[in-house]
Amino acid sequence: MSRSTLATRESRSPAVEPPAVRAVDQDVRPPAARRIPTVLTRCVARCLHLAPMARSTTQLLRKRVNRAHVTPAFSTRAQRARAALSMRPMLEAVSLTKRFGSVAAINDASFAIRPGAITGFLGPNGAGKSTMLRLFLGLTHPTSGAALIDGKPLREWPVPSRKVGAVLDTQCVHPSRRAIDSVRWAAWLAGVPAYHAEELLDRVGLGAVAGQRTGKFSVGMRQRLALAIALVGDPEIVVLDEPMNGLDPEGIAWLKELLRGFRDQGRTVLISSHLLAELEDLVDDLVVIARGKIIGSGSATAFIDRFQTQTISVLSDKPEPLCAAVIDAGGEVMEMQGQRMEISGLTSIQLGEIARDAGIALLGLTEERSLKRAFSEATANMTDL
Ligand SMILES: Nc1ncnc2c1ncn2[C@@H]1O[C@H](COP(=O)(O)OP(=O)(O)OP(=O)(O)O)[C@@H](O)[C@H]1O
Repeated sequence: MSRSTLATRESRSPAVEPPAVRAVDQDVRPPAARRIPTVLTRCVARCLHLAPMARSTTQLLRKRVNRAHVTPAFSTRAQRARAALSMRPMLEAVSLTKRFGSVAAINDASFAIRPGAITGFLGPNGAGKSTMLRLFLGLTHPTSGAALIDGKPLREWPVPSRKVGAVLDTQCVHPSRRAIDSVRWAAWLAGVPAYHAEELLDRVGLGAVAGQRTGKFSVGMRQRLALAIALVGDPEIVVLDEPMNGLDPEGIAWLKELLRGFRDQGRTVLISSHLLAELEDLVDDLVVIARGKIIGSGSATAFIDRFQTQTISVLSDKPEPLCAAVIDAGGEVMEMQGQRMEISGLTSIQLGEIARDAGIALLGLTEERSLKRAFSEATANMTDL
């Protein structure tokens, strides 16, 4: 929907704007001192992914400032509890298609993401992940179908930043602004109070550099700052595109703990990442996409069970006789390197019995089960699905 369409719709439809807000809007005017250069407004608006929601930068600024003054206290906890009770999907794609010319970036995708869970969004390069996230955030329009946030498009929620906080792009802050000002300005544009800006920077580990200009921030620091900005509205849903990029192992561990904390608070997290090993102990559910088509969604455990061929890694000082015994028993030797073999088609108990009967000692045995392996299987075989 274009910016002007949205503005027209809001003015036609009183239900979109809470009555209390409209009533006070007439009396409360933003202070003149709050006039901010247009370039800065655009920069932070881009970061908050608000661009399609305002007719012009000036209007966006005026509207957000008015809301910042009058938005009533928002009971996100109660809303989250209600959403969890009803188990209505927090994000839902309904027969969603997005075409760029002849390319179907998203091809008739349907899935639902439950509230209060961490969902990993996986796919090979060019699969359509960023396009899907942009569709949910209203940054691009579907060719057909719908991308719904808690039952309706994000633009139809009165204060979108209360509903969703997103990090799609870490290059979104003006390099000459201080970190603290970037967060305050983002809060102001989002129409929410800015008094907790320092607390947000503390929360993402940037409290000590709150007064520094962001131009010289490292990639990891930018990730953290973008996350602080995404959280200004205390959102029910957090959407993150490759948030682990640029973070060191300690930073990744910190981020995972933060996201687990969000889940404990009842928030919904959607995270796309190529670091599958890092996602494995984090996500509850998965949505897997390849070439614009959804090839699996639901519980991460069920996904791994469905796509991974069970393999056993075994170490033996007599690999050749063991290999022959495994094949005789109907198993398959996938790989052999020195004393180590990878075997499929047998359980570890069967393998132990075969080795015992052949008089071969097993020096080590591990059942391999990983998200990475299941993902490779699923995307490699996608033409068969
Ligand atoms: N604005 C656009 N114009 C034309 N084609 C586009 C546009 N945006 C995306 N595409 C195409 O849509 C497909 C999906 O792209 P998208 O960026 O969503 O994939 P992705 O899964 O996020 O990839 P990556 O993991 O590499 O970031 C690609 O073929 C891409 O070239």
